[in-house]
Amino acid sequence: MARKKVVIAKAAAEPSLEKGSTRKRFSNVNSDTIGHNAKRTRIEDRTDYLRWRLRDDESRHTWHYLEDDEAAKEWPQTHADKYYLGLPLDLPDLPPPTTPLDSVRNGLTFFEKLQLPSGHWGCEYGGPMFLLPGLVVAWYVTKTPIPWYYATEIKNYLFARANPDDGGWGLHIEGESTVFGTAMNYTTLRLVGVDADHPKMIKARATLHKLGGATHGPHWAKFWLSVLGVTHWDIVNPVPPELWLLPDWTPISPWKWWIHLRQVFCSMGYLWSKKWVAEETDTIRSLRKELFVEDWDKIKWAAHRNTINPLDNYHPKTWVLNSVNWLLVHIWNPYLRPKVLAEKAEAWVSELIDMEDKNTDYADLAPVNGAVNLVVCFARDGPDAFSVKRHRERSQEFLWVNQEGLLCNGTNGVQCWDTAFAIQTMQDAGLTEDPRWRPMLMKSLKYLDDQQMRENVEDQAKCYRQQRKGGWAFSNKDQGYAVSDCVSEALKAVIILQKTPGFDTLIDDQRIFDAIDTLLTYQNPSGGCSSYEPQRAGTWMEMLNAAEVFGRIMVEYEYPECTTAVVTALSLFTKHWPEYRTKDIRLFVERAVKWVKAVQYPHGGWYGAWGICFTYATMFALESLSSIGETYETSEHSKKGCDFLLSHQRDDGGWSESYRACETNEYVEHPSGSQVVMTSWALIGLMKANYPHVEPLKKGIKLIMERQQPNGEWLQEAIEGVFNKSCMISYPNYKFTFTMKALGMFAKRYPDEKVI
Ligand SMILES: CC(C)=CCC[C@@H](C)[C@H]1CC[C@@]2(C)C3=C(CC[C@]12C)[C@@]1(C)CC[C@H](O)C(C)(C)[C@@H]1CC3
Repeated sequence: MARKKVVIAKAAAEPSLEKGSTRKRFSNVNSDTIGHNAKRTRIEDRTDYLRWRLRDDESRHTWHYLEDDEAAKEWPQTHADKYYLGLPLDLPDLPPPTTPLDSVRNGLTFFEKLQLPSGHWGCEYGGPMFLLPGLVVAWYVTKTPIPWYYATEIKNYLFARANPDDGGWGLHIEGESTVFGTAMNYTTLRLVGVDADHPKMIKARATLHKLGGATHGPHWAKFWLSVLGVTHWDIVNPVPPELWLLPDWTPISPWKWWIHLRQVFCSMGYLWSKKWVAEETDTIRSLRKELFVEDWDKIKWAAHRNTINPLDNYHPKTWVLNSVNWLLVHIWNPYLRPKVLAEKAEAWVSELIDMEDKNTDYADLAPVNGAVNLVVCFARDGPDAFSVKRHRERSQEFLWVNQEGLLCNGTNGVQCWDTAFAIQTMQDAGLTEDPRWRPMLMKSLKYLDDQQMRENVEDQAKCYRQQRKGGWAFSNKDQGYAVSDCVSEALKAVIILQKTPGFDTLIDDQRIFDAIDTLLTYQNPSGGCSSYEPQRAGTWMEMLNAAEVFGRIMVEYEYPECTTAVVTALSLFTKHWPEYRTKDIRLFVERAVKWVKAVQYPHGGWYGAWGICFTYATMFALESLSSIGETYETSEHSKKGCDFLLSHQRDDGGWSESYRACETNEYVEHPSGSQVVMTSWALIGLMKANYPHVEPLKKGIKLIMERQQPNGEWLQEAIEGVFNKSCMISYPNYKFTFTMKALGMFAKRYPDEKVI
């Protein structure tokens, strides 16, 4: 029987994040609500930056605004708070470095001040411009209070990040304006209380209209706007939860998709199936007039399912997907879709969502499925349910405040990842035995000890999760997803410190073996390693990529970065435990490095999927080669890789690849010139390959040293990271960890070389 039902959220009592909450850490969130049931929103010019504090609860980050003077006095701002907020630190100038190692010491003196109480480093993890909108729409439709200081700083952040020429927003902070970016961020501003006739809104609206209006957005924009009731569900290409009922052996079963895509698809599928729409408000009614070029009542929603502005259409849908969508829309949904099947599918995805929520204590994999799951729980369990309350609380951990305002991070932090690199950097500089740095390193080791995941998730097979026992996540164990390279980098850091005299063995052998056992599950038949899981289906699955704005998102791929991290972790491990799974490890490494060689580009570089771009991956690939003794002078592959890097060194000694390279698969120069992080990656790659001539290295090292500030820090430059080919993401701690690594490696190899 055909099923077409629109479920409208019932009016709810105004929920408060506070009342009954047992978690003191959210106690500064007031019930000054936005939108539904709310009085006129309070939104100010700006907040008082001296009142913001970051709280570190075993690396769960939450930002607190202390309105109360007494509370502010009792909880003073730390160096880290001030640094994140862009406030002056008033640190004294350090003695000017004369050698690269001095420069590392100055860098560490600064970096040490940013270590958080639980032993890790925090950072803003911004870049994508589609995450905050999802979260704000989710809060709005679930009537979640948004305090005035959040609203105010969201407005400030989005205004600061609008493209200066046209007032719109792109997919990420460096991208040109698109419908996705502009429609969603404009909507966000309206939902937090900004007036439609604000000059910046008028400008943004004009840009949106020039781009075709919200009917020209990609799938995910249409999804969120339909949840909000600003577009109609007929404009959304199908997200059938029935796919989750396919037997596991079918080639397209969703459990084989890349974890991020499948978790988002799972939660979206529930709301799509229900055609759930938020309660109507004045703002929603007004948005219907603002976001479109045509009269809202006259829009033929179904006719715009595939309408998309070319700027948003990074990965156009294939004819296969278009045909499937046509069949679903014109045949299956109106005439065939059995109610019982739809209900069964809804029940199963609902259970999968519950397992995800339970396994992460409602933190969820990332802010996209985190936001959608909040809406699902609200729609399913009602406004007062524990699931809704807990999601509201956990969603705060995605937020970050910087000098521009409040944004949404790409994950709930970069804790384990940055800590692992910080430790390794110290090893590369030969400073792990220096008592001056021991307290900082002890805290870091203790942090990684706390964050190791000691068990697999419950119902691992049922919810299609990968083994994780002994592993580490990118952020923290609360999130709980092991990633091949995160496990590897953390494991290397632990082994390095535990094998350094003066450090306790916090992690015993069995826990190290658990990590190795998990790592050994990550290899694909090709020999390469992917991110969260080994590949579960072929890359042909990209034919079903419905997201339009992203590439390489449907399944896992192999990555030189991840593969190298695993190879080097296994190699370091065998040095200390030569007896454990020796043959498995040897074969793994052989096959992995063979794969790395096979994917070298004819120009000599490697394509990077997680950092920009050829420079990043070439650094890793050269390290893979050197781990089996292949270097510039002994290996054709290594020599070609080095020559590739050297061919892009700029006259000032630096490197500066642009994010455009990720999109186009060709090396592109960044218009703003040499970057310290990029320069460090290239130098590290060359040094790993034992590149024999010191001059090019010296020029790069000099550039890094000259960019260091008198207090030891380096300043933020262009964006460093990427995902799914088209979206960029910041790694602010790289300007410390990789610069110091390059300097430290240089200092060790050329102790007597004069650089400046
Ligand atoms: C399209 C969707 C769902 C967007 C949400 C954002 C996530 C997909 C991004 C944000 C951060 C992100 C780039 C990350 C990764 C995967 C995709 C993430 C989680 C991983 C874990 C992949 C493996 C990488 O080597 C590395 C560890 C650096 C990154 C870390 C961040």
